[in-house]
Amino acid sequence: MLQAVKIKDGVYWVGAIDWNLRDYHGYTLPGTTYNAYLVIGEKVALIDGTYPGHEWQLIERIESVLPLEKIDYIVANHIEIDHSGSLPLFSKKLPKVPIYMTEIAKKGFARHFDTSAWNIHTIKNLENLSLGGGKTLTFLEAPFLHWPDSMFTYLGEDKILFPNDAFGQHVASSERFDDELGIDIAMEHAAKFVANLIVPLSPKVLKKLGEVTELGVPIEMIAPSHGIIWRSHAADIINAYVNWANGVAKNKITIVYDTMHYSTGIAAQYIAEGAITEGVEVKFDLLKDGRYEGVHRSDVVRDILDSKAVIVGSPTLEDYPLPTVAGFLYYLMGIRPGKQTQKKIGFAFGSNGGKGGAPKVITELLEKAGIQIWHEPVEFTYRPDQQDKEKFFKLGQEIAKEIKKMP
Ligand SMILES: Cc1cc2nc3c(=O)[nH]c(=O)nc-3n(C[C@H](O)[C@H](O)[C@H](O)COP(=O)(O)O)c2cc1C
Repeated sequence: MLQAVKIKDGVYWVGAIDWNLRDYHGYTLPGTTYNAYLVIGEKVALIDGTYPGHEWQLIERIESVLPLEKIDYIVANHIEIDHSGSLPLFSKKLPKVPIYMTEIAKKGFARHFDTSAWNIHTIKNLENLSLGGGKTLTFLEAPFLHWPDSMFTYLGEDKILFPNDAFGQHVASSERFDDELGIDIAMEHAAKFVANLIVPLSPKVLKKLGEVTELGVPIEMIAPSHGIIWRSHAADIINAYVNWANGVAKNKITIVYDTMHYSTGIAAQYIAEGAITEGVEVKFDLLKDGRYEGVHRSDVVRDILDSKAVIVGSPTLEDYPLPTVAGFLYYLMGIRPGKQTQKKIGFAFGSNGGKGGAPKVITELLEKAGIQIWHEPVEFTYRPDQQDKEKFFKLGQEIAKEIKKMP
């Protein structure tokens, strides 16, 4: 039988581990977990659920603690099916049990499932639910963190925040806690999660964290809906979220490109070498496609998260950038990493067969992603000659000098 994991007296992790998942809506990951929690006072509440097909894990872990029928309340913090996929089954098995959710979630659920027989209770912001036995849940609306329906649940007596996707990480591991997995690994997974999913919400993250601070609720543990539970480093992950939301970055440059015959790759290497002579960190990301192992776009945006500069290269293919580069830039435009408080700079470059045009298109798309254009597009024909190489080396040096002056 699968086992629950006790995280505090009367509070258990009862989630599912999805060891095999390698791509989730275009985000590469080493598996993930769908965390659900059981809170036991005189009454029992189940917080969140799992992706469809993993209900059996949830049920076995719950039943390692108590029979399923003992559940008095279900809390649905978020409608996305990686957390709510178990609700159709649970609403059938426990038809009388009220399901707590936001008003917006109620509408969203009706677009996913037949909810006509569900016993839905819509919460008011900061509504309390006393389970007795020293366990009180408080519901906090958190619209757009990360969907319009999202809410956080707070267990006051134990100072545990259940913020659903916020503070989560996509990682499947035998460890359940930050100090078991290792803080550096946990932070890295959290950084990738933020870079891909949370950066566009940066202003909302700052506003919500400000509201939580104003409420004066102490948080000793953060139990998100994916990955490990922050029990030793709750303050560190909150602090990291504030920095990421503000766009705090290092003296680091991400060079991202694709190439057909490596002329653009040679230019990228000269830019990198020039920057390295100035002592800044360089990430050199050839985009993953059918030919090269390369770097997946979801890892490139992780590199960009704490970079002060983003340099993008592509040769021209039928007047436009390579589809890998164009696709990456559309992804970046959605994430808008340059629109945070602290800005990022960049420019575009690439090889051509005489006409060119790709770097100009890249420049326009970089601007849409909020990246401040530091230099006009740089193009050359076929292989870079000695003059081109010197130019790219110098551009690397100059942009490195520039970012060292930035806050
Ligand atoms: C299918 C194809 C289409 C191309 N279209 C253009 C084009 O529209 N304009 C242009 O200037 N060069 C064009 N080129 C030439 C490439 O941009 C040129 O060979 C460049 O040096 C390739 O850079 P790379 O070595 O970084 O791949 C094209 C090349 C290929 C193979």
